[in-house]
Amino acid sequence: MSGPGKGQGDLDTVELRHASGASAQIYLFGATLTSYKTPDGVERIFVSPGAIFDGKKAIRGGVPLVFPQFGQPDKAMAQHGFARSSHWTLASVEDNIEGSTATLTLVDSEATRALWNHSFALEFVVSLTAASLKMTLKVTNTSEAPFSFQTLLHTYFRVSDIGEVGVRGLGGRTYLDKANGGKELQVSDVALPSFTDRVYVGGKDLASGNAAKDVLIIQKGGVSCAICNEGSIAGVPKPIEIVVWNPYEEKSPGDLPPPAFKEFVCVEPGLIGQMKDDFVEMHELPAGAVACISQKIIPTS
Ligand SMILES: O=P(O)(O)OC[C@H]1O[C@@H](O)[C@H](O)[C@@H](O)[C@@H]1O
Repeated sequence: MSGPGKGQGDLDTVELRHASGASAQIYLFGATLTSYKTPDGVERIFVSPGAIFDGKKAIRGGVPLVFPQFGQPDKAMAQHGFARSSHWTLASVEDNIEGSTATLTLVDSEATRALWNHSFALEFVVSLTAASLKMTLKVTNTSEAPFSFQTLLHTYFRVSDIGEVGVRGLGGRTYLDKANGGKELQVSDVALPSFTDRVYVGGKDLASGNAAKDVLIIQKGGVSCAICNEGSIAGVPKPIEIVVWNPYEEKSPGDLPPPAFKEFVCVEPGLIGQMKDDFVEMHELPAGAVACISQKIIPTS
């Protein structure tokens, strides 16, 4: 049976346990999903051995939720915003024949308004079945005026060796290369032989015209996982951005001691914004409207 639990640092979690043997764990701190095991018991998500579970610092690994900014366009706010380091509420957890589902929520508070002066309601829904795990983050603008925002699911996929990983499905898409600066066109699979930090642009206004949203992770020559990504704003499907990141040793942060970087690749779907020449114009969410991003993980081997 699924239900509340306790994780490292005595932090509250919700544990999803499906009849098939599949399981997942989500910390209420940051609504960070830290484990997804398929029925064969194989862990599909990476958490750093140096991750800090103090309820203050965002957990290094799992699926941190990026909101309301990606990176740090607003220097007064923490990188990737405050959702990943806020204490969320467990709204519901249920098991039924199809799957097990947990819903976590976060609304604005004095603390969030001091950083970002808007009213919002976030809902993070995780659904586990025998064959897949789906995460959906809904952002509702509960204020009376529109706001600009960015959001991503910063998923750390566990892999056996980053040097042998390929990401397929991004061919033909333009990317902003944060590691080297500049704009490039992806010609085939993404290989990650060194520090990689790329934002694959979702809009069709750039060179590629390709806004495909599904990608595959390739390991040892075969597909190990299919990832379906979707995004919408006010009910209208949007081309989503996909960030591909691995810091290697040179950019590994303190809570990711080398050689742990070898064991993951981040594939992060999000609504980052529309590209206007060389800068990003954030999406706007009208008052009362809802934006959604989702990622469905379907391990295949
Ligand atoms: O160290 P953080 O704040 O978790 O960020 C990790 C990485 O997150 C990625 O999404 C960014 O593209 C990188 O630039 C960043 O380094």
